[in-house]
Amino acid sequence: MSKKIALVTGASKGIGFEVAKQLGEQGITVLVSARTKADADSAAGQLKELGIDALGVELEVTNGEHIAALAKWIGEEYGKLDILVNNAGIWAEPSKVEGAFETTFEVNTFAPYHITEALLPLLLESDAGRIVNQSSALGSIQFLLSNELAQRLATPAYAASKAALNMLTVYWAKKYEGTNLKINTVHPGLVKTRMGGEKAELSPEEGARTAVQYATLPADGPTGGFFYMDNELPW
Ligand SMILES: NC(=O)c1ccc[n+]([C@@H]2O[C@H](COP(=O)([O-])OP(=O)(O)OC[C@H]3O[C@@H](n4cnc5c(N)ncnc54)[C@H](O)[C@@H]3O)[C@@H](O)[C@H]2O)c1
Ligand SMILES: O=C(O)C(=O)C[C@H](O)[C@H](O)CO
Repeated sequence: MSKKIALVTGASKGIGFEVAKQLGEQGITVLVSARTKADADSAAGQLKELGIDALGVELEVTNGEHIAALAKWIGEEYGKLDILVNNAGIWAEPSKVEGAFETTFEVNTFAPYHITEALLPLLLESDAGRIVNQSSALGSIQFLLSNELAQRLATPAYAASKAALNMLTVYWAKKYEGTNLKINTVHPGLVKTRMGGEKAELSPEEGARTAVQYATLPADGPTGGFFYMDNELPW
């Protein structure tokens, strides 16, 4: 069996870096992507020092040329992709930053759409293709309706961008039902990162575990679900 290849977006720090590390520790080759080649190479270098087969690749997720060039290169180099983790995301306050609503959708929703569409042909070449979208409990409509903390935390742009990402997940899961592909959306928990802040309960290592679990699902695992660890979340 050929070695598994995974691509993680926004992998130079935070949860994404830990997802790349934990996939690499399972013997998977990880394409560590970041906005700039320098950031990607620096993160891949740290993983290589741990004995992980890591390679830095440039992917500003909103850049269509980067997406096309990367898809072409992965096709030529490996002929397939086994795992895609759409992890890159931003939190911006539309009330504070001009254009934040649009930018949030560009990074959190439109980018995973274009990246996934570009890579789907290569994921279908895998015997066990897995796509994980790094969403949030704040993208759960039912959670927002029922939970005061969620109502206080969520910004309209962030919550709506993640709800839309969840919808894309369901769309792809239905479209590719009956193939080897499994496509799920996950909440990482509240994680101590630049986005999550110092007071968040989980370490990045703990926050990466849900994405890694759904990126390495066995053949009888679920598709088209929304999860936090082993728990299914309400849409
Ligand atoms: N931290 C939390 O508590 C939490 C909770 C729920 C969901 N999430 C989600 O988890 C994911 C990772 O967040 P994190 O907490 O590690 O945040 P973070 O800010 O530490 O990391 C985000 C990563 O995305 C990258 N990124 C942002 N815009 C990009 C772009 N245009 N192109 C390429 N890369 C880009 C950043 O460079 C960074 O590597 C996000 O999608 C976030 O919405 C985080
Ligand atoms: O739950 C999420 O999706 C979050 O990203 C939580 C935020 O990081 C936190 O509320 C930022 O203030």
